[in-house]
Amino acid sequence: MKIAILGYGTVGRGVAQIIEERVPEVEVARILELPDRLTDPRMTPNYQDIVDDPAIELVVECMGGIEPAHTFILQALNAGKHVVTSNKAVVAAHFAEFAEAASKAGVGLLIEASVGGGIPWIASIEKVRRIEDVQSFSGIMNGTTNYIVYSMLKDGADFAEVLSKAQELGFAERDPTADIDGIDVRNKTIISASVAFDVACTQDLPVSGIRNLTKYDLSLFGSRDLTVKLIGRGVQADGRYAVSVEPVAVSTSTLEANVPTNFNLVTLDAPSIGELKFYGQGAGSLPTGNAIVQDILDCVAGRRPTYDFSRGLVYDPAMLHGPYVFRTEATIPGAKFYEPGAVIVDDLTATQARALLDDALKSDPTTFMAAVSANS
Ligand SMILES: NC(=O)C1=CN([C@@H]2O[C@H](COP(=O)(O)OP(=O)(O)OC[C@H]3O[C@@H](n4cnc5c(N)ncnc54)[C@H](O)[C@@H]3O)[C@@H](O)[C@H]2O)C=CC1
Ligand SMILES: N[C@@H](CC=O)C(=O)O
Repeated sequence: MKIAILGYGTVGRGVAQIIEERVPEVEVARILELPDRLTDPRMTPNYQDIVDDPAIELVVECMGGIEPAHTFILQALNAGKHVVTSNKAVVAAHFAEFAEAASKAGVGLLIEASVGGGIPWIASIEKVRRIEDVQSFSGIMNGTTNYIVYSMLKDGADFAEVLSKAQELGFAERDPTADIDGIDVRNKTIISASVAFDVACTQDLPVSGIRNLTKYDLSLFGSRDLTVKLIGRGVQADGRYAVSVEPVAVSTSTLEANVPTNFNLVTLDAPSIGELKFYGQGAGSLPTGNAIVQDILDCVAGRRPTYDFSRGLVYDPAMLHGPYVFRTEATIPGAKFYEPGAVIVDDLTATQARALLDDALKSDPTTFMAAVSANS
């Protein structure tokens, strides 16, 4: 099969390398790049060279961002080309539109690499869904922030220093605020919930990140045998669902607490299979390239995942609640002493906690907030 790659950055190069070294049945015929980055005879800055070429059956989108990725994906689907993408921002924003276009054109839309890097997470959710509902999912879905927390704990490194290392290693987004403010996990949570629960997941979920995490915060939680991980989660029951993204203080004895470097750990729960955990590299050139090449091979073998978002689950933020710790100089209503400089509120929904954080940030812009895991 002849394919084209849109965007020859960290992920695009990983895809090309794996195909060249290991997958002779696929040929990277064209590569779309910006006009000042044309370094290979297959490269073009003009998308029409790709979308109008009938020999190209599949387009891999790994440029990132919303536009022109959104337009290019739709044009490819409407032209009868399969699309494989790692771009969670565009999938989270336009999933239903892409799924409808793919289904109308009778082509594949494959999004494995958009969540969990190299981990076969989306395919596993789809497999579970053949038999039963997914009741909940949660996990570490961002390699950059996991790498930051891991390095701060292990090497005593500073936040800014490790973030730039994560950028060098190709884990971070072009704009790494998407990683540290939880936007990347938000997009992955929306995609996971859409596939797991068959809903057009709300775009209006509570999202907090680890921008204000300090070594003091880690030592504060460490004194209680807890560590902090950025967690995306979703739950559904009785016709309702809820989703959130936030730092969570988890017991140091959990698997989540011990996930190193850029690795991710995502968990789902379903009635007959129970808890399933998936662990692997959640970011980086070759792990993400691997997930894309797996999607390409599935597509060559005829796999055309279908997505149905018509299930009328009601979004109910009250389904996700628990204790929250705030390290702040601001006054938090209803809070009790937790540790020096930090207070705890016994029961808040994720939405209420995010609203309290917003208020606290007005008087103390350094405020850090974390949910305390029920298993702690
Ligand atoms: N880096 C990683 O570990 C992972 C990245 N992703 C996602 O994959 C996508 C790509 O990520 P990276 O490879 O890290 O980004 P990158 O910034 O390294 O590469 C993007 C490439 O696309 C090119 N590009 C951007 N806009 C273009 C346009 N309009 N026309 C032609 N070329 C254009 C850029 O010049 C660049 O070479 C993003 O959506 C990202 O969120 C997903 C999983 C892991
Ligand atoms: N920036 C992302 C890349 C993969 O999705 C991450 O760090 O996980």
